[in-house]
Amino acid sequence: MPPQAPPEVTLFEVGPRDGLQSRGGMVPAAGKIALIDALSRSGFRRIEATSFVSPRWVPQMADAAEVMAGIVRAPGVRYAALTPNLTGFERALAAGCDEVAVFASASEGFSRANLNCSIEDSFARFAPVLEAARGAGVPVRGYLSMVISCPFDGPTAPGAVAGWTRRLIEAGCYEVSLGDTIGAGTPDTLEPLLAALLDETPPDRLAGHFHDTTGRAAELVELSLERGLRTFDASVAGLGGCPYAPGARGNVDTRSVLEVIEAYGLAHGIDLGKLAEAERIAHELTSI
Ligand SMILES: CC(C)(COP(=O)([O-])OP(=O)([O-])OC[C@H]1O[C@@H](n2cnc3c(N)ncnc32)[C@H](O)[C@@H]1OP(=O)([O-])[O-])[C@@H](O)C(=O)NCCC(=O)NCCSC(=O)C[C@@](C)(O)CC(=O)[O-]
Repeated sequence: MPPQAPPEVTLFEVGPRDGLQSRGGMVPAAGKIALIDALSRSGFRRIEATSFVSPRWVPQMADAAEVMAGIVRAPGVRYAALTPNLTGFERALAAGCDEVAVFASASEGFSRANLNCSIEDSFARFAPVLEAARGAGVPVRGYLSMVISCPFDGPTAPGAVAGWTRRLIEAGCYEVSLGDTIGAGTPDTLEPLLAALLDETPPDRLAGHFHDTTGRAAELVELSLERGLRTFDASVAGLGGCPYAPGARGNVDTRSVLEVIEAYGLAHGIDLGKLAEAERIAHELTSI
C-alpha cells in the first residue's frame, strides 16, 4: 500500500465512549476492547476509549478500568477518557489514560441534568482535575455541550458559548470540543456561533462535535472546515447519544466526515478498508 500523506485534519474517534454510553443493553468490556483495537488498527491517533464517571449515573461505563487494561496500545495513539471530577481523574490516571477531558455545558439546564450542578460549580470541580493533570503531565481536553440549543433552556447565545470556551482554555484545556449535543445545528445557526468564537479563540484550539439528528452534520463539518477548524469528533458507524440529553441522537458517522474531508482534498490518515472492520464490530455490538 502506498504511504499515506500526514493528516491535515484530525479525527477524534468517540464511538467507544459517546457511542456506547447510552445504549439500553450493556456492551461487554471484551466487545468495547475489540472495537477500540480495530479503531487503533484503522489509523486513528486520538480515541476516546471510555469515561470515569459515576457508575450510578452511567452504568454503561462502569467497566472503564477493565477496558483500559484490555486494549492493545498502539504506538502514537492517545487513549482519552472523560473525567468530571478528581475521583474520575485519579481513576483515569491509574488506568493509564494518555489524556482526559472535563465536560461543561453552555446551558444551565443541561449542566444540572448531566453533572447535577450549575455551570459555575462544574468549573469549581474541574479546577482540581486541571491542577492534578498539570502535575502529572496529562493533557486535558474541554467539552462544551449544547452550543446551539438545549432541550431544557432553548437556543444558546453564541456570546455565552464563546465566553465558556475562553474559560475552559484559560483553565488549561488545550482544545475545546464544541458539542451540538442534540444535533439542532444548521449552517445558519453555526455561522454566527463560529464568528463569535473565532473572534477570541484561534481555530486550532477548537473541535467540532456534531450529532446527526436531522442529517445535516456533514454540512456543519463543511462550514467548520471553511472557517479553519481541523479537528472533528466522530463516531464509528454513527453510534451515539447522551443519556441526559433528551432527543440526542448518534454522533456524526466517522465515514461521512472522512468523505467531506476527502471532498476538500485534505488528508486524514485513516485506512478506510480497516475502518470497515471497526464498523462491522460496532454493528455487532449494537445488535446486543
Ligand atoms: C459528576 C457526577 C459524579 C456528580 O454526581 P453527584 O451525584 O452529584 O455527586 P456525588 O459526588 O454525590 O457522587 C455520587 C456517587 O458517585 C460516586 N462518584 C462520583 N464521582 C465518581 C467518579 N468519577 N467515578 C466513580 N464514582 C464516582 C460517588 O462516590 C457517589 O457514590 P455513592 O456514595 O453514591 O456510592 C455525576 O453527575 C456524573 O458522573 N455525571 C456524568 C454524566 C455523564 O457521564 N454524561 C455523559 C457524558 S457528557 C456527554 O455525553 C456530552 C459530550 C461530552 O459527548 C459532548 C456533547 O455531545 O455535548
